[in-house]
Amino acid sequence: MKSDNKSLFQKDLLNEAFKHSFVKLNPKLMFRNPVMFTVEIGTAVMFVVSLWTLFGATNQGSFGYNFSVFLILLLTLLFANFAEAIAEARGKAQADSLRKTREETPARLENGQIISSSQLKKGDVFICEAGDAIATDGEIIEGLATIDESAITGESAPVIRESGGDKSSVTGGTKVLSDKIKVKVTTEPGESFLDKMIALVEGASRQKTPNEIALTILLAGFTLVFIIVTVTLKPFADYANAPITIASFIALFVCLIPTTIGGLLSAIGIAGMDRALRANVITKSGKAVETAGDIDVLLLDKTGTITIGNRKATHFYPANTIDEKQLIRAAVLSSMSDDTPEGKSIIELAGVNPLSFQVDEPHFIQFSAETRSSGIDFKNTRIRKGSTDAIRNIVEKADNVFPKEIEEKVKEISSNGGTPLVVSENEKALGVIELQDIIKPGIQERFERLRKMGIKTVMVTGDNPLTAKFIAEKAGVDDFIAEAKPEDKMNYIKKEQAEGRLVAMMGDGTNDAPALAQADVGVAMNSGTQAAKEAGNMVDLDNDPTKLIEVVEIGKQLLMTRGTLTTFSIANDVAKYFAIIPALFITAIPALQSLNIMNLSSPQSAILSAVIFNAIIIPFLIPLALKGVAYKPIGASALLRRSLFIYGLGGVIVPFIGIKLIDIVVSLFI
Ligand SMILES: Nc1ncnc2c1ncn2[C@@H]1O[C@H](COP(=O)(O)OP(=O)(O)OP(=O)(O)O)[C@@H](O)[C@H]1O
Ligand SMILES: [K+]
Ligand SMILES: [Mg+2]
Repeated sequence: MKSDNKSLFQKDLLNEAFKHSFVKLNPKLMFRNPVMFTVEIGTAVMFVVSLWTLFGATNQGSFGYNFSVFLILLLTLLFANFAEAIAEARGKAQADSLRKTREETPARLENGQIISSSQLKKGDVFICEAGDAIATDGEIIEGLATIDESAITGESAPVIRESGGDKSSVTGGTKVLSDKIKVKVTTEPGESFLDKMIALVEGASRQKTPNEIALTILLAGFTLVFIIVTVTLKPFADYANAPITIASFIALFVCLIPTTIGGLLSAIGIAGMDRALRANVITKSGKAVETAGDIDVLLLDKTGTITIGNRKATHFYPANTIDEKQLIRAAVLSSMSDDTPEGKSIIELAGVNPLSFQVDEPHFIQFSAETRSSGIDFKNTRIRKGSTDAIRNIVEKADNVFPKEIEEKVKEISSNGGTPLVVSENEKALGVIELQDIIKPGIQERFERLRKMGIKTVMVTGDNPLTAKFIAEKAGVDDFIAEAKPEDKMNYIKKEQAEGRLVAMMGDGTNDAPALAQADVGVAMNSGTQAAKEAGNMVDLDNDPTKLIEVVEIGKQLLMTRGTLTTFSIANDVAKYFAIIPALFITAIPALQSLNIMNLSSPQSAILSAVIFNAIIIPFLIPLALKGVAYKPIGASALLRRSLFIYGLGGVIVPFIGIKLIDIVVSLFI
């Protein structure tokens, strides 16, 4: 589903959008856009006036002139509708390619029964083996498999997903390449994240974002002001004995109100969502994309986000008085029912079958990010493994000494970026297990780019400060927080928000969920746990922690495109004013000739040229609205200033030229 750089306007999309441009003329739909709705009313009035002149009215100009104004206004409406329709059609095409991954697939239940994917309900369990397509979104509850996710990510390298850790999610439409997994369904049919996104890009459930609503209100305000301006012209005109025709009134009004941005506004919003989807980011709302454009701080989880996340045990280091065998036994026993990648890798490294140890009535203590430890209790024996401070606490509480050599080993492992796990038996420290992880390649340059964009990156981890420092420096983040419990991550975000900053968070674990929910923009990895995916407002199908760069760029682009086109739209009024005002009064007040700087051929030609320009500027700007203003990381305000200058100045100059050229052509006909 990677962007295949299709041309902006494909033929079938054009046909579809063309049809919808007419459907959208329905006043009930038009009503949502106050600017274009008033144009529609003007169009209806011009239709009546045209008929009126056709049947003999003489004080409103010729039928041909009035009917031309009517047609041009109708065209203005159709152009605006077309902009929205083509944006929707492109989103729909994008969504269709995603929907293909949602086709009916057979699913095998635990009892061997085979049902269709559409019959799977939340909580059902199905089994997948090598060669099977995964029927729907779920979480692996047993096993490990290599999976081909190319159907959703476009990336052909297989990935490993396994039960237990933070990489247990599988997505419907992907394919199991090897091994066997048991999957628990996590969404009701038709309600998956992807389904919701499809509805969003298709425009069906698209809600206006707060920014869009604010701008719509502002534009409606402008419209109201110009209604008053136009209406109050009437007494002036009467006084000057220069009666103004209805066509001139409406033309002036339509030219002055911000039809350009009014017509392109929703296309800009839809195109932003569409761009996010092309970047393989699934968003729950348009608001999240916009907010991303203004982010100040990015929080990232360490394990699985900055690092690859399959922390593997690489060494056992017993304390001085302890036999290595005793340490390994304790390490294995404490990992017997530990489903995390860490736990599994310990058993693997030990190379011992845990069942070879005799334990009666074992009681297992599962790992939690709160306690930072896991273990087993059986008959007078209490074995724990966990972070150094967690185990030291246990040891020292029982008045035992925490051995110096362990302390030193822990330091050594940590300052090399490894994660030390200390093992204790009956509150005595036995030794250390070294876990190693790999920083994702290429991540430094990506953080550098974020820095250029003015975004501060902060790594938050449950790991110890030394390990955290090492990884933070290696990866090139600006700051780090170590030994963070889930609520610490959330509180850090709250603190930043209280200081007026907008915070984004990337994470994959269940322990990231509160922070993902609290963040202004919460991006969960698609490989992450269901809790993380539900808490955030975006999911990255590529599981790329630096994907925020693209999301921020898309957000900034969206905000800038809207800002610059609004500026352009309003700046256009200057030229239209100089075209129409002289045309209205020139016969009654010859002194106004000095305003006729464009030297247009006749009053009627001036008015027609202004309305024609006003209409065709919309399709001219559709490509810009869809593709967005080019973004460069030179700091948002500098960029905005620059583009406001270009589009503001352009907005003043372009219509002078455009209207003059159109006038030359129009004057050939009238
Ligand atoms: N299976 C486990 N059993 C016992 N202790 C563990 C286990 N897994 C991790 N730990 C310890 O608990 C600490 C906290 O784990 P947690 O998952 O909260 O953070 P993390 O994975 O180190 O970092 P991040 O927040 O970036 O994912 C780890 O640093 C490690 O010392
Ligand atoms: K206008
Ligand atoms: Mg973790």
